[in-house]
Amino acid sequence: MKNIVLIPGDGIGSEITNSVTTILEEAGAEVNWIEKSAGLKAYEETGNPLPDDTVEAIEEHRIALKGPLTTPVGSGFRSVNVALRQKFNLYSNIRPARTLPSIDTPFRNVDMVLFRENTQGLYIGKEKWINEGEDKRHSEAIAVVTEEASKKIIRAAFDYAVKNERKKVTLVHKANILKLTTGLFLEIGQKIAKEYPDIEFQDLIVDNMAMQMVLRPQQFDVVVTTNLFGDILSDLASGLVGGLGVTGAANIGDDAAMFEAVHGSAPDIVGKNVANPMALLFSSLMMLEHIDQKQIAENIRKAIYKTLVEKKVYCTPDIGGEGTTSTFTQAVCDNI
Ligand SMILES: NC(=O)C1=CN([C@@H]2O[C@H](COP(=O)(O)OP(=O)(O)OC[C@H]3O[C@@H](n4cnc5c(N)ncnc54)[C@H](O)[C@@H]3O)[C@@H](O)[C@H]2O)C=CC1
Ligand SMILES: O=C(O)CCC(=O)C(=O)O
Ligand SMILES: [Mg+2]
Repeated sequence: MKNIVLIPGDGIGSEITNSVTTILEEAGAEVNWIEKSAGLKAYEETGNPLPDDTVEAIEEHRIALKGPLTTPVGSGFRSVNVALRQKFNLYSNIRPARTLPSIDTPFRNVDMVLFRENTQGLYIGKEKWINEGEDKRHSEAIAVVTEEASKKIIRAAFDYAVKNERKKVTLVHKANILKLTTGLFLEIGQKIAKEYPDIEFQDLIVDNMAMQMVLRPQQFDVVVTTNLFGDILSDLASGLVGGLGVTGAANIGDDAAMFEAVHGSAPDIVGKNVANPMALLFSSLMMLEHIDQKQIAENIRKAIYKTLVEKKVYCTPDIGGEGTTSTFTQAVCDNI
């Protein structure tokens, strides 16, 4: 049995984590859940959005499966997602987007894996007021890019490409404008690419990348980019293959890992039994692969694909079904 810290999280979090733990149990996954709290609900209950015993549990067990955590817009506490990624130096946020059977989208044969630098960039939210006077307010934000963190994520992307027989790595930047920060990221990418002569290397400026992704997404294989660009492009990539209800993700560091979906707490659909658990389920399959329970992951993947064939009956409305979170969960269990 592998101990895994389970953080159900906010919004649709408990609905989708219940679904995922039910399916993993049905499939015979050898996991022992250690449930902990974090996010808005934890803040409302304890005054702390990241309680000490949650951090201690991850420190001890090193692997977590996490539902989405709400971060208030504007004032309020800072993102617990970002805090956890930084705290455990989970520098690779790996977000695959693959065309799925039976899900109708304008795009076929999409199969890209986006590597998002997960600890730096503009995303760290380092902001300050320069002037707070009425009608004169002036705020500034700092983007951090270091050689060390850039090397780690770019190498992770190339190593993944080699290990998974991928052919190309595309590095996305804005080095024409942000010459020092994303310029450094690009320069390191160009250097590291020379160590991998069998992998084709390409760099693209982020605005062009966004356009290319909706024009011809099939051209992308492995993609590596800085934190904020990766955040935006991974939602875009999800949209190409059926939406946020179907894309999983892994946050991986050298000695800890946290698995979550690309999506957030989906406040517009909470409590309606229509949240699609497939995204977190795919994240949990990445987790099972990470802890060497590959056969169980494969069995669940086959059961998901089988369920998708009867999508209309069993799946949730976001992908064109007339089912619910519960009917999907039951159908996947029946198909295992
Ligand atoms: N890793 C995390 O924990 C993340 C947390 N967030 C947080 O989530 C909160 C809400 O953010 P939003 O911008 O509304 O993004 P969101 O990802 O929660 O929702 C965007 C849209 O996608 C739909 N959607 C998302 N997941 C779905 C699912 N599993 N099944 C069906 N439909 C789904 C929602 O109903 C909504 O219409 C914010 O506080 C944000 O900070 C956002 C993204 C990631
Ligand atoms: O931390 C948050 O609330 C947002 C996170 C997010 O959008 C993401 O990880 O993709
Ligand atoms: Mg995001």
